[in-house]
Amino acid sequence: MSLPQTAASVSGAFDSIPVVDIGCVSTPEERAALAQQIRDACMNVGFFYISNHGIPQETIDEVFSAMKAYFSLPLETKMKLYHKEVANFKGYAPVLDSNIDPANRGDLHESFEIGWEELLAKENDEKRVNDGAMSGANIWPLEPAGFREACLGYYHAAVGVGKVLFRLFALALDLPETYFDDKTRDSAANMQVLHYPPQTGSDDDRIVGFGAHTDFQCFTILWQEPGIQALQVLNSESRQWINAPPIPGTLVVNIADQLARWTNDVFRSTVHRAINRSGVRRHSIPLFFGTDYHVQIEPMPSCVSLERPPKYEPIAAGDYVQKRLEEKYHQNATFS
Ligand SMILES: O=C(O)CCC(=O)C(=O)O
Ligand SMILES: [Fe+2]
Repeated sequence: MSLPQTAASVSGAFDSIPVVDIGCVSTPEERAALAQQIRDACMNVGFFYISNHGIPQETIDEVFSAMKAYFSLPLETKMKLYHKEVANFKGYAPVLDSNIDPANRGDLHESFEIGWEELLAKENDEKRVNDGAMSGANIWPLEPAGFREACLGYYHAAVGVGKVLFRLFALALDLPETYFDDKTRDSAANMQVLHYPPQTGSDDDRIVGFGAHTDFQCFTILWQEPGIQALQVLNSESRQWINAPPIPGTLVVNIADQLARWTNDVFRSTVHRAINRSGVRRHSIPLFFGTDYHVQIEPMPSCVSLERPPKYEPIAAGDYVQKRLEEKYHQNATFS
């Protein structure tokens, strides 16, 4: 069956999120079997967990303790790097600064955002220069000590996982394995460390940790703090929220809007939200992974048919992301 034919036969109904072991990729047969599992997950759910992702536990532990220390600093200290006073959305965003779902009244989380940067600073960092409007130096807080190294250590490991995933997505789309390689040389890859204070007040559904939304880039790789349920994924058939609890040793991967556009919605970019009613603080780390700035995103021929004509106009990847980011931060919270 062609991709559009298969897409027409799936419903978007699911009651759990599949776990895919990406550790076994040495032979072409193993990669083909894995690609099949990923294709099923992307067409049915738009979300899957990956196990055996290869990021050392130590790297995760370091960023987790650094972000906890950072978010424990006084608000005035964190506001010195307020992202609206820094180019390109880098830096700190306080609680209720964003409001991703226009029906809501503010997102109950704070964040710190970074983009590409070599661990050992380079004088002429070409990657950054080539990054167009998504470039711009990161800014770093003076404390806690080691925050930059811990964040970048995890960032580079997660970018490596993103490169592996792009190859698996190519196979899952019946494309040559290297299809995305020359489109992801200076990939957009923005990472946020997030802190969700416990939500203990009234059950006002218009204030949640992270309102219902889809992500903007090609896909997101998410680390969640162990033991705390917050992330929920929408089953578009039954309109029910399905919990996506942290599973030890895994990361969550979700398809985002650019890859949905590129695949003419053969891969689903699924609505999700986060609500922290655990009674304790919760942390997570999304890495939003995309392509080089000037890559044209338009429905690829293998995902188009007479019955499934192209649903989207071509657009440069970077322009699209820029537009979506501006929308996100201009729909400011009106919390009273
Ligand atoms: O914190 C989470 O579990 C989800 C975060 C998220 O959806 C996002 O940052 O786009
Ligand atoms: Fe998201």
